[in-house]
Parts: sequence; structure tokens; C-alpha cells
Amino acid sequence: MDSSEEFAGTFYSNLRSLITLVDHLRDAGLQKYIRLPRIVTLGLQSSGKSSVLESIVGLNFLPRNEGVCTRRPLELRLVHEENQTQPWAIFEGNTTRYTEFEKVREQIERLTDDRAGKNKGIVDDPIILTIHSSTCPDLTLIDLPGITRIPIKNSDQPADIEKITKEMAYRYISDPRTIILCVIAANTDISTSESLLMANKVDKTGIRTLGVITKIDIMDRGTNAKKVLMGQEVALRLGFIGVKNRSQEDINNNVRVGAALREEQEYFAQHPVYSTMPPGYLGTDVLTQRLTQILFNHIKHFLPEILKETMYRIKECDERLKELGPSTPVEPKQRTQLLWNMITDYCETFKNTIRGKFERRSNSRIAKDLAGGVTIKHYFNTLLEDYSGNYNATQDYSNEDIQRIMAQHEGDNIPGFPSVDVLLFLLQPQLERLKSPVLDCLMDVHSYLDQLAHKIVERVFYRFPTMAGEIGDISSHVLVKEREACKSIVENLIDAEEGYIFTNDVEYLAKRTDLIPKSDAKVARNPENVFVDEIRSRIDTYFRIVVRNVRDTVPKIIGYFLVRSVMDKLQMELYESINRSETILNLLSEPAHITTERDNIKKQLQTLRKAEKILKHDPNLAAQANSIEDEILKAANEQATSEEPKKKLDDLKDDTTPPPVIQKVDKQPSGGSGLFSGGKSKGLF
Ligand SMILES: Nc1nc2c(ncn2[C@@H]2O[C@H](COP(=O)(O)OP(=O)(O)OP(=O)(O)O)[C@@H](O)[C@H]2O)c(=O)[nH]1
Repeated sequence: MDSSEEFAGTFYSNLRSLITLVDHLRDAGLQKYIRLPRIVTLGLQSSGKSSVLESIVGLNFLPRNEGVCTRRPLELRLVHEENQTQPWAIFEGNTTRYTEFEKVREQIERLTDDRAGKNKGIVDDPIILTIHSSTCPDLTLIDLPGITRIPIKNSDQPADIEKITKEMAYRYISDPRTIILCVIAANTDISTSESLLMANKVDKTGIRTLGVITKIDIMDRGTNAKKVLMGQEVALRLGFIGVKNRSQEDINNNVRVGAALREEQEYFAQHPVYSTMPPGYLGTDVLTQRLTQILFNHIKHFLPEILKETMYRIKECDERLKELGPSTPVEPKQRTQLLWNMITDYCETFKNTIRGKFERRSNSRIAKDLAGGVTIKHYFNTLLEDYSGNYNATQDYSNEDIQRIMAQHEGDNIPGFPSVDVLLFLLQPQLERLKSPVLDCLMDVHSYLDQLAHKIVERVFYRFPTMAGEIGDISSHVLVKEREACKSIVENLIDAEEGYIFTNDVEYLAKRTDLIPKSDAKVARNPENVFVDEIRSRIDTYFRIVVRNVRDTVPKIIGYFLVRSVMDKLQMELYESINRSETILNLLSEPAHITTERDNIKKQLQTLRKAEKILKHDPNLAAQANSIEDEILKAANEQATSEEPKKKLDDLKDDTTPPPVIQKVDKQPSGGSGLFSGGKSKGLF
């Protein structure tokens, strides 16, 4: 064996193992999820695509007629068997081994008629055929229906057949992992070739388009394809190869492909022009070798990428499966357990969102998560904001108003001394004004909690929408109950402020010795104005004291009797309601689409894992797998520290509200230094 034979031997065994690997991936079903390298024939109808394939395989097995023949894509997996004396073929989904290739042709016709009808219809549903033979190379090729310009008269072909066939071709050739075998008849104008134009659109750099010129033997007398083949008419990076297939007459006369291949060699060898051309431009053998080499490089180039994609896909599927959760158990005991777990998740998430307390303290999620309590705090901080600072309760009363009220309350007392009723009369309407914003604050906090609860319920129970509705309703009920209890306390507080005027405030009491403002001597001379100013000053000061008290006390009441109370009672109330209901477990059935999605992902995962195993079996790829794993891990960590949590979780709230964590966090509220941290004795909530 000389060195070139040795090289060829190694090359073919490498090629073979690579193609076998890709075929194994196909067999594992990977093609459904990840694009795999393949060769696709592209050409106008009757340009000679099937003839080229038959020549490559070295066998007659394709339906051959004038007019449209290929009406369903045919995925042809060729397996070269060195010592195979008798070639055989097998169709996917069928166990019959065909050794008579006439029968293979008939079966292709039958399968085509079954799906595309008998009357020349075309469908994109590939037939998969594997051929084992000593005459064929190891290649996987797809024969596509030709681009058909005009529908055949009185056939099932639609009027827009050109659009349909072109769209089908584009679907296959657009894939960057597909090698385009662009078949053009020599007796047509190559510079306006539709298929070359199509190939150029999807493969601009021409790295995956190989031109095949057929029907060289029937060109006009005195013309030849030399210039085309040498790339002097149209330049194609991978070049053109000329072939001479069987003519229709040869087919009718039953000329075997083997004989036709010998005839092809003789034809080129004896032709006055072609015989003078350098090697590498003519003949089916050259085409097969070139195609094999291109496919080999192509597969080698794409396999690491395919492995990477497979591994990423596995990760995605794993994550989605986790999100979907396990399938719903059938046993009542397990169903109850599942429900309890979800309720715990829900309640913990609710509490932690308010506290801004999460397990993963090391990432930026913390800042975002604090916003749960921050939203409530914002309502508290802005409570009665308009009445604090420089606001004067008497600003709307004129001196005359006050004097009039003083006069009205004089009764039969000696004039000149205002009654305490004047103060009450003027102060009460001002105090009454506090009620509405205070109750608004309560309502705002309540509706925030209600929204938050519903969003978390939707997230935790999204597999069980009816159960989510039920849990949401119970939660709303608990919230309304607590809100109403809290409301009466808040109302009582305001009523007490309105109904009993009292203060120990040092500033206010100090005013007893400072009845007449010393600074304004002019006013001091007018006793009426002295009383007006005194009343004004006392009302403003007292009102300010009340506002300060209410701004401090109301948040405590809402925080304790609503927020904290709901956090404490929600879980128990849910358990009790559920225990009371005999039918609630029936609500624990997930919608069919979730079950289907889980099943599909499981199937996909199975395929991907199988494919990963096949890929990692290759020593070169196995080495790359580790670094891909590291990459995936790094990407996952980066994602966790940047854009976490995912969009779905982000949906749980507006920008300032934290998303919940659907994972268990420590159940006992522990103390903490934060305003909203756990333990009754330590934090507000
Ligand atoms: N003389 C000659 N005839 C050829 C050659 N190649 C193909 N033909 C003939 O051209 C006709 C169409 O060939 P096919 O191979 O069926 O063409 P196709 O592109 O597969 O056709 P569709 O699948 O229907 O689009 C047949 O009659 C072939 O015998 C060739 O190199 N020389």
C-alpha cells in the first residue's frame, strides 16, 4: 500500500465514522431539535437531480419519467459496505429489507402517492431510505422536488406551484449546515440559472454550494460546457463538475447505472474538448469524491457546535422540566402532600417578598427583593405628607372667620374671652380631613398585598389554574378580613383624635405661658386679634401634633394588624379552608397542555442525552465537552447575578416590587436587623 492509498484509507475511515456519527444522531432523532449537516439537491424540474443521485449510488432505484418525478423529498442515507455483494435498502418505519431495487422504486412511488396523491401533487414530508451497497459512498443526501414553473395540466398541482416548490427548497437550503448540490442542465443558460440564484441568496460566500452540470451530452452541436466548468462564465467558490447521466432513452432501454457510468467515462475520455481538460472537472466519480471531501470538512467544522447546542438544549430542557414540576400524583395522600408543599412555597414566598429576605444573599437579587417591603414602606412614608411640614390647619380660616365663630360661641358669657368650644369647632373639621388619606393608605397596602398574593399564587400554582383560583380566593378573603379588622382600629384612632382633645406635648403645654405673641406689639394692642392669633396658633400646633402621631401610629396599626397578621395567618387559614373542603383535591389536575409539554420535553431530553453520549464518544469532542460544560456553568452564574430573576418572576411585580422565589426558604421567620425582618418582637412584620 503506497502512502496515497494509506491516506485515502484513513480519510475514508474517518469520514465514515463521522458520517455514521451524524447518522446515529439522526437516528436518535436529534434532527428534530438540532440541525445536522446534510446534502440537498437543488434544481429546476427535470434538470437531472435524481439522475445524479442514482449515479452517485450506482443503482437504479428512483422513479424516472419525463415530467415531474420527485414529489416528496427523499432522504437518502448511503452506507458503503466493503464486502457487500448484494446491495439492500430499508425504509424508515418499515422492517422490510429490499434487495430488488425495482421494488424500492415501486415503494417510493407508493409512499409518494399515499401522501401526495396520485395526480402529480407535491408535499414536504420526506421519505427516509437507507441503502447499503459496495457501490455507494458514505453520504446522506436529500433529493428535493424540482422547482416547477408551470403546473401540469389537469393535475393536482396548484397554480402557485413555483412558489410552493421554491419555498420548500428554501426551507432546506437556508440551513447553514446544509451543502447545496446545485444541479443545472448544460442545455440551459447558466448565467440566468434560477437555482444558482437561489443558492447564492442563502449562501452568499459560496462555501456550501457545489455546481453540477448535467446533460452535457445533449448540448447544441458545436457548443460545450468547458467555460462553465472552469468557472469562466459564473464563478462558484466550490466550482462546477460536469456529469453525463442516463438519457430517457437509456432508461427506457433499461441501461443499468453501472453501464452508464462506464459510458460516461468513455464519453469524457473521447470527447475532443473534455478529454483535454485538467482532472477534477468531469465525471460522477469526481463529483462523489468532491462531495465526500466537502461533507467531511463540513461535519468536522460543525460537530463541536452541535455538541455545544446539544448541551445547552439539555440544560434548557432540564430547567423547563423543573419549572413544570413533577406530574400530578394520583394517590390522595401524595396529592395532599403536593398541595401542602405548594401552599408552603406560596406563603414563604409571600412573606419573604415582603421582608426582602431571600436565600441567595450573594447576588443582586437582594436589592430587588427588598422592594417588597419598600413598596409598603413607601405608602407609609407618604402618609399625610401634604399635612406635615409647613402646613397650617387654620390657613383657610380668615381672622374674620375666627372672630365670627368666637362671637357665635359667646352665648351669655361676658364678651372678650373665647370659649374652648371655638377651638373645638375650628379644629374638628381639620381632624376629619385626616380620615380619608389614612383609609386610602390602608386600602393601598391591602390592594398591594392582594395583587402580590395573586401573582405569587399564579406562579406557584400555574400548573393548576383552578386550584390557583381557589387559593387566590381564600387569600383575598383572609386579606379582606384582616383589612376590615385593621380598618376599625384605624377609624377608632381617628375618632379618638377627633373626639377627645388632649396632649402631653411639651411644645404645646409651653404655650400656656406665652399667650400673647411678644414680637408683634401692634397686634398685642388689639385684644380681639390677640385671641384670634392665640386660637390660630393653638389649632396649628395641636393639628401638627395629631398629624405627627397619626403618621407614626397608623403605619404601626396597618403593619401589625394587616401586614403582619396576614403573614402570620395566611398559611393556617389556607390549611383550615382546605381541610374543610372534601372536593378541593379534585382541583389539583393540571391542564392537558402542561402534561403534553412535560411529555414532549422528556422525549426531547431523552434524544438529546442519547445524542450527547454519541457525541462524547468521539475522543476529540469528549475533550471539548468539559470546556463547554464550564461555559454553560459560567453563563448560568452570570445570568443569576445579572438579570435574575427570569422574566416570569419579574412579572410578579412592578419595577419596585420584588419577585418571589419559588424555592423553599427557612420556614421559621428569623430575626434580623431589617425593618421588615422576622420575629414578632424584633421587626414590624
Ligand atoms: N441525455 C441526458 N439526459 C439526462 C441527463 N440527466 C438527466 N437526463 C434526463 O432528464 C430527465 C429528467 O431527469 P431527472 O433525473 O428525473 O430530473 P430531476 O431533476 O430529478 O426531475 P424532478 O425530480 O422531476 O424535478 C430524465 O429523462 C433523464 O433521463 C444527462 O446527463 N444526459
